[in-house]
Amino acid sequence: MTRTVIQGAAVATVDARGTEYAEGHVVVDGGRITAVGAGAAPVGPGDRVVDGRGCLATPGLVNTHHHLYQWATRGYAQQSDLFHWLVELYPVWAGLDEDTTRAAATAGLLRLARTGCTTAADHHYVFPAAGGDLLGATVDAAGAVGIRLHAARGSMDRGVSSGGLPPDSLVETTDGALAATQAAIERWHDPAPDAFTRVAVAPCSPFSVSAELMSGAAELARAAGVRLHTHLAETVGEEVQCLAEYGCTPVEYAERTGWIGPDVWLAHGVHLSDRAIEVLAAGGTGVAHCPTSNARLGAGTARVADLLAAGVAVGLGADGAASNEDGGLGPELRQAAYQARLRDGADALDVRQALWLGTMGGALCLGRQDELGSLEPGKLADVALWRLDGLAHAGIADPVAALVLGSLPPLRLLLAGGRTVVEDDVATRVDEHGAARALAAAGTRLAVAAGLSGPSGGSALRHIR
Ligand SMILES: Nc1nc2[nH]cnc2c(=O)[nH]1
Repeated sequence: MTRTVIQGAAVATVDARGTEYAEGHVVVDGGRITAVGAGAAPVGPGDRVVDGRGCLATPGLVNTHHHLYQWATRGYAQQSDLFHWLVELYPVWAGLDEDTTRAAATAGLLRLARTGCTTAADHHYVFPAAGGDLLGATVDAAGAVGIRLHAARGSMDRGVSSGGLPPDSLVETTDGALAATQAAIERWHDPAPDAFTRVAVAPCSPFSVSAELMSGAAELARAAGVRLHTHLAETVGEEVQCLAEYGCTPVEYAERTGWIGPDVWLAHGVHLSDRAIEVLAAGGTGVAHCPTSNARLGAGTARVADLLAAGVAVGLGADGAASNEDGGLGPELRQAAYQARLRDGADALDVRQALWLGTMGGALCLGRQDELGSLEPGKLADVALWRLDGLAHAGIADPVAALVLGSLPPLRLLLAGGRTVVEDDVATRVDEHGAARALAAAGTRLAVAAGLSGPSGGSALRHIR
Protein backbone atom coordinates (compact mmCIF):
# COMPACT_ATOMS: atom_id res chain seq x y z
CA MET A 1 0.00 0.00 0.00
CA THR A 2 1.39 3.45 -0.86
CA ARG A 3 1.87 6.04 1.84
CA THR A 4 -0.81 8.73 2.07
CA VAL A 5 0.36 12.19 3.11
CA ILE A 6 -2.36 14.70 4.03
CA GLN A 7 -0.84 18.18 3.90
CA GLY A 8 -2.05 21.62 4.93
CA ALA A 9 -5.12 20.57 6.92
CA ALA A 10 -6.26 21.70 10.33
CA VAL A 11 -5.83 18.66 12.57
CA ALA A 12 -7.81 17.79 15.71
CA THR A 13 -5.97 14.77 17.06
CA VAL A 14 -8.31 14.08 20.03
CA ASP A 15 -5.26 12.77 21.91
CA ALA A 16 -5.16 12.94 25.72
CA ARG A 17 -3.85 16.53 25.63
CA GLY A 18 -6.34 17.65 22.99
CA THR A 19 -3.51 18.57 20.61
CA GLU A 20 -4.59 20.50 17.54
CA TYR A 21 -2.71 22.02 14.62
CA ALA A 22 -4.04 25.00 12.67
CA GLU A 23 -2.12 23.73 9.64
CA GLY A 24 -0.56 20.32 9.82
CA HIS A 25 -0.12 16.87 8.33
CA VAL A 26 -1.20 13.29 8.87
CA VAL A 27 0.88 10.52 7.33
CA VAL A 28 -0.43 7.02 6.87
CA ASP A 29 1.67 4.02 5.91
CA GLY A 30 -0.14 0.74 5.34
CA GLY A 31 -2.82 0.41 7.97
CA ARG A 32 -1.26 2.73 10.54
CA ILE A 33 -0.64 6.40 11.21
CA THR A 34 3.08 7.13 11.13
CA ALA A 35 3.20 10.89 11.67
CA VAL A 36 0.97 13.74 12.83
CA GLY A 37 2.21 17.26 13.35
CA ALA A 38 2.42 20.91 12.44
CA GLY A 39 3.47 22.18 9.01
CA ALA A 40 4.28 19.99 6.04
CA ALA A 41 5.54 16.41 6.14
CA PRO A 42 8.41 15.28 3.89
CA VAL A 43 7.10 13.54 0.79
CA GLY A 44 8.81 10.57 -0.86
CA PRO A 45 8.58 9.07 -4.33
CA GLY A 46 5.34 7.18 -4.88
CA ASP A 47 3.54 8.88 -1.97
CA ARG A 48 -0.08 9.81 -2.47
CA VAL A 49 -0.27 13.47 -1.46
CA VAL A 50 -3.68 14.82 -0.45
CA ASP A 51 -4.15 18.58 -0.44
CA GLY A 52 -5.88 19.18 2.89
CA ARG A 53 -6.05 22.96 2.71
CA GLY A 54 -9.48 24.17 3.77
CA CYS A 55 -10.11 20.85 5.51
CA LEU A 56 -10.12 19.46 9.06
CA ALA A 57 -8.60 16.05 9.80
CA THR A 58 -10.14 14.13 12.71
CA PRO A 59 -10.11 10.50 13.75
CA GLY A 60 -12.71 8.42 11.92
CA LEU A 61 -15.92 8.44 13.96
CA VAL A 62 -16.87 5.40 16.02
CA ASN A 63 -20.52 4.36 16.08
CA THR A 64 -21.30 2.49 19.29
CA HIS A 65 -24.89 1.42 18.64
CA HIS A 66 -26.89 0.63 15.53
CA HIS A 67 -29.36 -1.87 14.11
CA LEU A 68 -28.39 -1.96 10.46
CA TYR A 69 -31.30 -4.18 9.41
CA GLN A 70 -33.64 -1.32 10.33
CA TRP A 71 -32.52 0.65 7.27
CA ALA A 72 -35.13 -1.31 5.32
CA THR A 73 -37.91 -0.22 7.70
CA ARG A 74 -37.59 3.55 8.02
CA GLY A 75 -40.60 5.80 8.40
CA TYR A 76 -42.81 3.46 10.41
CA ALA A 77 -44.53 4.26 13.72
CA GLN A 78 -43.78 7.93 13.38
CA GLN A 79 -45.50 9.12 16.55
CA SER A 80 -44.85 6.16 18.83
CA ASP A 81 -42.92 5.59 22.03
CA LEU A 82 -40.47 2.69 22.22
CA PHE A 83 -42.88 -0.09 23.19
CA HIS A 84 -45.56 0.87 20.64
CA TRP A 85 -42.87 1.41 17.99
CA LEU A 86 -41.43 -2.05 18.65
CA VAL A 87 -44.85 -3.71 18.59
CA GLU A 88 -45.55 -2.12 15.20
CA LEU A 89 -42.19 -3.09 13.78
CA TYR A 90 -41.70 -6.66 15.05
CA PRO A 91 -44.09 -8.10 12.43
CA VAL A 92 -42.22 -6.27 9.67
CA TRP A 93 -38.83 -7.45 10.91
CA ALA A 94 -40.25 -10.98 11.00
CA GLY A 95 -39.77 -11.02 7.21
CA LEU A 96 -36.01 -10.39 7.35
CA ASP A 97 -33.86 -12.68 5.24
CA GLU A 98 -30.29 -12.60 3.99
CA ASP A 99 -31.04 -10.42 0.97
CA THR A 100 -33.04 -7.79 2.86
CA THR A 101 -30.44 -7.73 5.64
CA ARG A 102 -27.56 -7.39 3.17
CA ALA A 103 -29.32 -4.55 1.34
CA ALA A 104 -30.17 -2.74 4.59
CA ALA A 105 -26.71 -3.23 6.09
CA THR A 106 -24.98 -2.06 2.91
CA ALA A 107 -27.09 1.09 2.77
CA GLY A 108 -26.70 1.75 6.48
CA LEU A 109 -22.95 1.29 6.42
CA LEU A 110 -22.66 3.52 3.34
CA ARG A 111 -24.55 6.25 5.15
CA LEU A 112 -22.29 5.84 8.17
CA ALA A 113 -19.17 6.04 6.01
CA ARG A 114 -20.50 9.09 4.17
CA THR A 115 -20.88 10.79 7.56
CA GLY A 116 -17.34 10.11 8.73
CA CYS A 117 -17.72 6.77 10.48
CA THR A 118 -14.97 4.16 10.19
CA THR A 119 -16.08 1.73 12.93
CA ALA A 120 -19.66 0.61 13.50
CA ALA A 121 -21.16 -1.54 16.23
CA ASP A 122 -24.27 -3.29 14.92
CA HIS A 123 -26.72 -4.78 17.39
CA HIS A 124 -28.67 -7.43 15.47
CA TYR A 125 -31.21 -9.18 17.66
CA VAL A 126 -33.99 -10.32 15.27
CA PHE A 127 -33.44 -13.81 13.85
CA PRO A 128 -36.60 -15.17 12.19
CA ALA A 129 -36.50 -18.98 11.98
CA ALA A 130 -36.45 -18.96 8.16
CA GLY A 131 -34.22 -15.90 7.84
CA GLY A 132 -30.92 -17.61 7.01
CA ASP A 133 -27.48 -16.22 7.78
CA LEU A 134 -28.31 -12.64 8.75
CA LEU A 135 -25.11 -11.92 10.65
CA GLY A 136 -23.12 -13.29 7.71
CA ALA A 137 -24.95 -10.88 5.39
CA THR A 138 -24.02 -7.97 7.67
CA VAL A 139 -20.39 -9.04 7.89
CA ASP A 140 -20.28 -9.28 4.08
CA ALA A 141 -21.77 -5.79 3.76
CA ALA A 142 -19.15 -4.28 6.07
CA GLY A 143 -16.40 -5.97 4.05
CA ALA A 144 -17.83 -4.50 0.86
CA VAL A 145 -18.20 -0.94 2.21
CA GLY A 146 -14.78 -1.12 3.87
CA ILE A 147 -15.35 0.03 7.46
CA ARG A 148 -14.80 -1.87 10.72
CA LEU A 149 -17.71 -3.85 12.16
CA HIS A 150 -18.38 -4.85 15.75
CA ALA A 151 -21.15 -7.38 15.20
CA ALA A 152 -23.08 -7.48 18.45
CA ARG A 153 -24.90 -10.82 18.22
CA GLY A 154 -28.23 -9.98 19.79
CA SER A 155 -30.94 -12.31 21.00
CA MET A 156 -34.45 -12.43 22.44
CA ASP A 157 -35.89 -15.44 24.28
CA ARG A 158 -38.86 -13.85 26.03
CA GLY A 159 -41.97 -13.63 23.89
CA VAL A 160 -45.44 -12.41 24.80
CA SER A 161 -46.41 -15.71 26.42
CA SER A 162 -43.53 -15.29 28.91
CA GLY A 163 -44.42 -11.69 29.70
CA GLY A 164 -42.08 -10.22 27.08
CA LEU A 165 -42.85 -7.71 24.33
CA PRO A 166 -41.94 -9.52 21.07
CA PRO A 167 -44.23 -12.07 19.46
CA ASP A 168 -43.38 -15.67 20.42
CA SER A 169 -42.68 -16.42 16.77
CA LEU A 170 -39.72 -14.03 16.79
CA VAL A 171 -37.79 -15.25 19.81
CA GLU A 172 -35.16 -17.96 20.08
CA THR A 173 -34.83 -20.49 22.86
CA THR A 174 -32.36 -19.54 25.59
CA ASP A 175 -29.99 -22.38 24.68
CA GLY A 176 -30.42 -21.73 20.97
CA ALA A 177 -29.52 -18.06 21.39
CA LEU A 178 -26.43 -18.88 23.46
CA ALA A 179 -25.28 -21.55 21.00
CA ALA A 180 -25.73 -19.22 18.01
CA THR A 181 -23.83 -16.46 19.82
CA GLN A 182 -20.96 -18.83 20.58
CA ALA A 183 -20.92 -19.92 16.93
CA ALA A 184 -20.79 -16.28 15.77
CA ILE A 185 -17.77 -15.62 18.00
CA GLU A 186 -15.98 -18.70 16.66
CA ARG A 187 -16.74 -17.75 13.08
CA TRP A 188 -16.05 -14.02 12.98
CA HIS A 189 -14.41 -12.60 16.08
CA ASP A 190 -10.94 -11.35 15.27
CA PRO A 191 -8.99 -10.36 18.40
CA ALA A 192 -6.10 -8.88 16.38
CA PRO A 193 -5.39 -5.21 17.16
CA ASP A 194 -6.08 -4.15 13.57
CA ALA A 195 -9.27 -6.25 13.28
CA PHE A 196 -12.00 -5.23 10.88
CA THR A 197 -14.51 -7.68 12.41
CA ARG A 198 -15.17 -8.30 16.07
CA VAL A 199 -18.14 -9.95 17.76
CA ALA A 200 -19.86 -8.91 20.99
CA VAL A 201 -22.51 -10.74 23.03
CA ALA A 202 -25.70 -8.70 23.04
CA PRO A 203 -29.05 -9.94 24.40
CA CYS A 204 -31.59 -7.29 23.48
CA SER A 205 -33.23 -5.71 26.53
CA PRO A 206 -34.84 -6.58 29.90
CA PHE A 207 -38.31 -6.71 28.37
CA SER A 208 -37.40 -9.20 25.63
CA VAL A 209 -34.76 -11.36 27.31
CA SER A 210 -34.95 -13.70 30.33
CA ALA A 211 -32.69 -13.22 33.35
CA GLU A 212 -31.30 -16.65 32.52
CA LEU A 213 -30.19 -15.50 29.07
CA MET A 214 -28.72 -12.27 30.49
CA SER A 215 -26.59 -14.20 33.01
CA GLY A 216 -25.70 -16.96 30.55
CA ALA A 217 -24.68 -14.40 27.93
CA ALA A 218 -22.42 -12.61 30.41
CA GLU A 219 -20.72 -15.90 31.31
CA LEU A 220 -20.32 -16.84 27.66
CA ALA A 221 -18.81 -13.46 26.76
CA ARG A 222 -16.30 -13.59 29.61
CA ALA A 223 -15.27 -17.15 28.79
CA ALA A 224 -14.70 -16.11 25.17
CA GLY A 225 -13.01 -12.80 26.04
CA VAL A 226 -15.41 -10.65 24.02
CA ARG A 227 -17.39 -7.58 25.01
CA LEU A 228 -20.99 -7.34 26.24
CA HIS A 229 -23.67 -5.01 24.93
CA THR A 230 -27.39 -4.50 25.60
CA HIS A 231 -30.10 -1.83 25.71
CA LEU A 232 -30.59 -0.41 29.20
CA ALA A 233 -32.47 2.40 30.93
CA GLU A 234 -33.84 3.78 27.66
CA THR A 235 -37.38 4.69 28.72
CA VAL A 236 -39.54 5.27 31.78
CA GLY A 237 -41.69 2.36 30.58
CA GLU A 238 -38.71 0.02 30.81
CA GLU A 239 -37.98 1.18 34.36
CA VAL A 240 -41.62 0.76 35.42
CA GLN A 241 -41.66 -2.77 34.01
CA CYS A 242 -38.33 -3.66 35.62
CA LEU A 243 -39.49 -2.41 39.03
CA ALA A 244 -42.76 -4.31 38.71
CA GLU A 245 -41.19 -7.56 37.55
CA TYR A 246 -37.84 -7.70 39.28
CA GLY A 247 -38.29 -5.20 42.08
CA CYS A 248 -35.26 -3.19 40.99
CA THR A 249 -34.15 -0.54 38.52
CA PRO A 250 -32.56 -1.50 35.20
CA VAL A 251 -29.04 -0.75 36.48
CA GLU A 252 -29.65 -2.84 39.63
CA TYR A 253 -30.90 -5.59 37.33
CA ALA A 254 -27.68 -5.27 35.32
CA GLU A 255 -25.67 -5.62 38.54
CA ARG A 256 -27.61 -8.77 39.51
CA THR A 257 -27.15 -10.44 36.15
CA GLY A 258 -23.42 -9.73 35.74
CA TRP A 259 -23.80 -6.78 33.39
CA ILE A 260 -21.65 -4.18 35.12
CA GLY A 261 -17.96 -4.32 34.25
CA PRO A 262 -15.22 -2.76 32.13
CA ASP A 263 -16.12 -5.11 29.26
CA VAL A 264 -19.74 -3.84 29.05
CA TRP A 265 -21.18 -0.92 27.12
CA LEU A 266 -24.88 -0.13 27.40
CA ALA A 267 -27.08 1.46 24.76
CA HIS A 268 -28.99 4.62 25.77
CA GLY A 269 -28.63 4.99 29.56
CA VAL A 270 -31.20 7.78 29.56
CA HIS A 271 -32.95 7.22 32.89
CA LEU A 272 -30.16 6.97 35.44
CA SER A 273 -30.18 7.99 39.09
CA ASP A 274 -27.07 9.44 40.74
CA ARG A 275 -26.41 6.02 42.25
CA ALA A 276 -26.77 4.32 38.87
CA ILE A 277 -24.19 6.71 37.41
CA GLU A 278 -21.83 5.88 40.30
CA VAL A 279 -22.32 2.18 39.63
CA LEU A 280 -21.46 2.60 35.94
CA ALA A 281 -18.42 4.74 36.76
CA ALA A 282 -17.12 2.35 39.43
CA GLY A 283 -17.66 -0.62 37.13
CA GLY A 284 -15.96 0.99 34.12
CA THR A 285 -19.12 0.41 32.10
CA GLY A 286 -19.63 2.53 28.99
CA VAL A 287 -22.74 4.15 27.55
CA ALA A 288 -23.70 4.48 23.88
CA HIS A 289 -25.53 7.81 23.75
CA CYS A 290 -28.08 7.95 20.92
CA PRO A 291 -29.48 11.50 21.01
CA THR A 292 -31.48 11.56 17.77
CA SER A 293 -33.17 8.24 18.47
CA ASN A 294 -33.97 9.31 22.03
CA ALA A 295 -35.65 12.42 20.62
CA ARG A 296 -37.47 10.55 17.81
CA LEU A 297 -39.00 8.11 20.31
CA GLY A 298 -39.51 10.73 23.02
CA ALA A 299 -37.42 8.55 25.33
CA GLY A 300 -35.81 11.40 27.24
CA THR A 301 -32.53 13.29 27.43
CA ALA A 302 -29.50 11.40 28.71
CA ARG A 303 -27.41 12.85 31.55
CA VAL A 304 -24.29 13.06 29.41
CA ALA A 305 -22.62 15.89 31.34
CA ASP A 306 -23.12 14.01 34.61
CA LEU A 307 -21.87 10.76 33.09
CA LEU A 308 -18.73 12.45 31.81
CA ALA A 309 -18.16 14.23 35.12
CA ALA A 310 -18.38 10.86 36.88
CA GLY A 311 -15.78 9.40 34.51
CA VAL A 312 -18.09 7.14 32.49
CA ALA A 313 -16.94 6.42 28.93
CA VAL A 314 -19.68 7.79 26.68
CA GLY A 315 -19.72 7.11 22.95
CA LEU A 316 -22.22 8.11 20.28
CA GLY A 317 -24.67 5.87 18.46
CA ALA A 318 -26.82 6.56 15.44
CA ASP A 319 -29.14 3.76 16.64
CA GLY A 320 -31.27 1.88 14.13
CA ALA A 321 -32.59 3.92 11.24
CA ALA A 322 -36.18 3.00 12.11
CA SER A 323 -35.77 5.39 15.07
CA ASN A 324 -33.34 7.77 13.33
CA GLU A 325 -34.15 8.04 9.66
CA ASP A 326 -30.99 10.09 9.01
CA GLY A 327 -28.80 7.21 10.13
CA GLY A 328 -25.58 9.22 9.93
CA LEU A 329 -23.10 9.40 12.76
CA GLY A 330 -21.69 12.86 12.01
CA PRO A 331 -25.03 14.58 12.80
CA GLU A 332 -24.99 13.00 16.26
CA LEU A 333 -22.09 15.29 17.24
CA ARG A 334 -24.37 18.29 17.04
CA GLN A 335 -27.37 16.47 18.48
CA ALA A 336 -25.28 15.46 21.49
CA ALA A 337 -24.16 19.05 22.08
CA TYR A 338 -27.68 20.41 21.66
CA GLN A 339 -29.37 17.89 23.91
CA ALA A 340 -26.77 18.28 26.66
CA ARG A 341 -27.38 22.04 26.53
CA LEU A 342 -31.16 21.69 26.52
CA ARG A 343 -30.84 19.61 29.64
CA ASP A 344 -28.03 21.32 31.55
CA GLY A 345 -27.47 24.75 30.02
CA ALA A 346 -25.38 26.33 27.27
CA ASP A 347 -22.03 25.37 28.77
CA ALA A 348 -22.93 21.70 29.30
CA LEU A 349 -20.98 20.17 26.41
CA ASP A 350 -18.43 22.02 24.29
CA VAL A 351 -17.63 21.16 20.70
CA ARG A 352 -14.42 19.33 21.60
CA GLN A 353 -16.24 17.18 24.11
CA ALA A 354 -18.80 16.38 21.40
CA LEU A 355 -16.00 15.33 19.04
CA TRP A 356 -14.44 13.27 21.86
CA LEU A 357 -17.73 11.40 22.33
CA GLY A 358 -17.81 10.52 18.63
CA THR A 359 -14.19 9.33 18.57
CA MET A 360 -12.28 8.46 21.76
CA GLY A 361 -15.43 7.92 23.82
CA GLY A 362 -16.61 5.40 21.25
CA ALA A 363 -13.21 3.70 21.12
CA LEU A 364 -13.33 3.29 24.92
CA CYS A 365 -16.82 1.77 24.75
CA LEU A 366 -15.59 -0.80 22.23
CA GLY A 367 -12.37 -1.48 24.17
CA ARG A 368 -10.25 -0.14 21.29
CA GLN A 369 -8.76 2.98 22.87
CA ASP A 370 -5.23 1.76 22.08
CA GLU A 371 -6.03 1.40 18.38
CA LEU A 372 -8.77 3.87 17.47
CA GLY A 373 -10.26 7.20 18.52
CA SER A 374 -7.33 9.59 18.05
CA LEU A 375 -4.80 10.60 15.42
CA GLU A 376 -1.47 9.52 16.88
CA PRO A 377 1.52 7.68 15.40
CA GLY A 378 1.04 3.93 15.85
CA LYS A 379 -2.74 4.06 15.85
CA LEU A 380 -4.83 2.54 13.07
CA ALA A 381 -5.16 4.73 10.00
CA ASP A 382 -8.84 5.61 10.35
CA VAL A 383 -9.01 9.26 9.32
CA ALA A 384 -11.79 11.65 8.29
CA LEU A 385 -10.89 14.72 6.26
CA TRP A 386 -13.79 17.18 6.29
CA ARG A 387 -14.11 20.03 3.76
CA LEU A 388 -14.72 23.31 5.54
CA ASP A 389 -14.12 25.72 2.66
CA GLY A 390 -17.62 25.62 1.17
CA LEU A 391 -20.50 28.01 1.67
CA ALA A 392 -21.81 26.22 4.76
CA HIS A 393 -18.59 26.54 6.79
CA ALA A 394 -16.29 29.16 5.25
CA GLY A 395 -15.49 31.89 7.76
CA ILE A 396 -16.02 29.86 10.93
CA ALA A 397 -12.61 30.36 12.49
CA ASP A 398 -12.74 27.33 14.79
CA PRO A 399 -12.76 24.22 12.57
CA VAL A 400 -14.07 21.94 15.33
CA ALA A 401 -16.99 24.34 15.88
CA ALA A 402 -17.60 24.31 12.12
CA LEU A 403 -17.75 20.50 12.16
CA VAL A 404 -19.92 20.13 15.27
CA LEU A 405 -22.20 23.18 15.17
CA GLY A 406 -22.42 23.63 11.41
CA SER A 407 -24.21 21.34 8.99
CA LEU A 408 -22.27 18.15 8.43
CA PRO A 409 -19.42 18.98 6.01
CA PRO A 410 -18.67 16.96 2.89
CA LEU A 411 -15.82 14.48 3.16
CA ARG A 412 -12.71 15.12 1.13
CA LEU A 413 -11.45 11.70 2.23
CA LEU A 414 -12.27 8.87 4.60
CA LEU A 415 -9.65 6.23 5.31
CA ALA A 416 -10.23 3.01 7.24
CA GLY A 417 -7.04 1.08 7.90
CA GLY A 418 -5.36 3.36 5.37
CA ARG A 419 -7.73 2.34 2.58
CA THR A 420 -9.97 4.89 0.91
CA VAL A 421 -13.64 4.40 1.72
CA VAL A 422 -14.98 7.82 0.69
CA GLU A 423 -13.36 10.34 -1.65
CA ASP A 424 -14.83 13.73 -2.54
CA ASP A 425 -18.04 12.76 -0.80
CA VAL A 426 -18.59 9.59 -2.80
CA ALA A 427 -18.20 6.04 -1.48
CA THR A 428 -15.43 4.39 -3.46
CA ARG A 429 -16.09 0.68 -2.96
CA VAL A 430 -19.82 0.24 -3.45
CA ASP A 431 -22.12 1.93 -5.96
CA GLU A 432 -24.42 4.12 -3.85
CA HIS A 433 -27.21 4.28 -6.46
CA GLY A 434 -27.30 0.52 -6.81
CA ALA A 435 -27.36 0.20 -3.01
CA ALA A 436 -30.28 2.64 -2.80
CA ARG A 437 -32.24 0.66 -5.38
CA ALA A 438 -31.57 -2.62 -3.55
CA LEU A 439 -32.62 -0.96 -0.29
CA ALA A 440 -35.90 0.31 -1.70
CA ALA A 441 -36.69 -3.15 -3.09
CA ALA A 442 -35.85 -4.76 0.27
CA GLY A 443 -38.14 -2.32 2.08
CA THR A 444 -40.98 -3.12 -0.30
CA ARG A 445 -40.49 -6.87 0.14
CA LEU A 446 -40.68 -6.53 3.93
CA ALA A 447 -43.79 -4.33 3.77
CA VAL A 448 -45.50 -6.74 1.38
CA ALA A 449 -44.60 -9.74 3.53
CA ALA A 450 -46.11 -7.95 6.54
CA GLY A 451 -49.28 -7.18 4.58
CA LEU A 452 -48.67 -3.43 4.76
CA SER A 453 -48.11 -2.53 1.14
CA GLY A 454 -48.93 -3.64 -2.38
CA PRO A 455 -46.12 -5.19 -4.43
CA SER A 456 -45.83 -1.91 -6.34
CA GLY A 457 -44.72 -0.30 -3.08
CA GLY A 458 -47.83 1.81 -2.43
CA SER A 459 -47.65 3.02 1.14
CA ALA A 460 -50.04 1.69 3.73
CA LEU A 461 -52.16 3.97 5.86
CA ARG A 462 -50.57 2.48 8.97
CA HIS A 463 -47.35 4.29 8.06
CA ILE A 464 -49.14 7.62 8.14
CA ARG A 465 -50.90 7.41 11.46
N1 LIG B 1 -34.02 2.39 20.29
C1 LIG B 1 -34.23 1.08 20.35
N2 LIG B 1 -34.44 0.52 21.52
C2 LIG B 1 -34.67 -0.81 21.57
N3 LIG B 1 -34.91 -1.61 22.60
C3 LIG B 1 -35.07 -2.85 22.12
N4 LIG B 1 -34.94 -2.86 20.78
C4 LIG B 1 -34.68 -1.60 20.42
C5 LIG B 1 -34.44 -0.96 19.16
O1 LIG B 1 -34.43 -1.58 18.11
N5 LIG B 1 -34.22 0.37 19.19
